[in-house]
Amino acid sequence: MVGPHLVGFKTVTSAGRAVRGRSQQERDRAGGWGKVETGRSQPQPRLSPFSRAAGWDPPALMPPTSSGCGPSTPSLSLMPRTLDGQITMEKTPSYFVTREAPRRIHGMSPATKLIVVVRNPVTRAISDYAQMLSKTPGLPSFGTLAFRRGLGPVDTAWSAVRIGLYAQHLDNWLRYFPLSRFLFVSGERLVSDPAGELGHVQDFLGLKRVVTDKHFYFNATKGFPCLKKAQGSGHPRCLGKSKGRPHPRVPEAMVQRLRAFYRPFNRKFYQMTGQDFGWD
Ligand SMILES: Nc1ncnc2c1ncn2[C@@H]1O[C@H](COP(=O)(O)OS(=O)(=O)O)[C@@H](OP(=O)(O)O)[C@H]1O
Repeated sequence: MVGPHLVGFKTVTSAGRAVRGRSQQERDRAGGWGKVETGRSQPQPRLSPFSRAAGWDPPALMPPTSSGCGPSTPSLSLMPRTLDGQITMEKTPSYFVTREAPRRIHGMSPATKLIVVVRNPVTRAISDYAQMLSKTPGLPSFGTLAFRRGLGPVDTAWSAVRIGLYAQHLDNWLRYFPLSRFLFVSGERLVSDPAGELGHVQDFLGLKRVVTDKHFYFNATKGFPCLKKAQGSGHPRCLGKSKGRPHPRVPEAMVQRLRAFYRPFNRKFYQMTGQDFGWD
């Protein structure tokens, strides 16, 4: 394994977790990852016996100081212990869009591997709004938040819109990490072909391909792939209720305007990553 740590991000779908062993040498042999999804994230990598996920919130890796600014380097001492040959992953979606995150994670370990799960930014924004609505019923309509002055310009200050400007966020990361440190996972293919996408993840991490098609089945009730056997229980397991919930209806004209708005940013992102995600 070339790199010791891995940070993953969410549908952006998110951003990630690092690795801690007992010594620097031990840490360097391990791998860590986090997820930059501008959306939200999946637990499948835990299927692999070679990976472990730590369970903490972003402030644990990059705690704020009393002045409101975090330390210049996130603390590896906050990472869980990792056995020789294991990977510990960190997943904090917001790291992908946090200006300070690339410099600070690079300061912690320049060998960190980064996994970014991305989905169509229009769907992502609606998904984000669905999540907000579930926490704050009575929120203004999607259109009121996404566009200024009625149906005026797209409001890039709204987080659900801003997060989908993947090219801009990636630009910030590429100042610290080369493209080879990133794996971009298609959020759409994660649903249509989870084993295929997980194959890329395992290869990227230098892991044996132990997670395959035979680990998944399509759950018609949920409308998504689920695990045939969850780790530890041996029973089938789908992601929780907050993953894959129905989206509010957004008028087609608004969807089209958002699609047009994101098109140049998406194209730039395809160019930067060398991957066409097929959103346009
Ligand atoms: N297998 C499976 N089951 C359920 N959901 C799945 C699955 N694979 C991907 N997805 C998509 O993941 C979306 C939620 O992920 P998030 O980005 O919110 O995850 S995280 O909270 O950032 O970790 C969620 O978005 P919504 O559909 O908008 O809820 C799903 O479309």
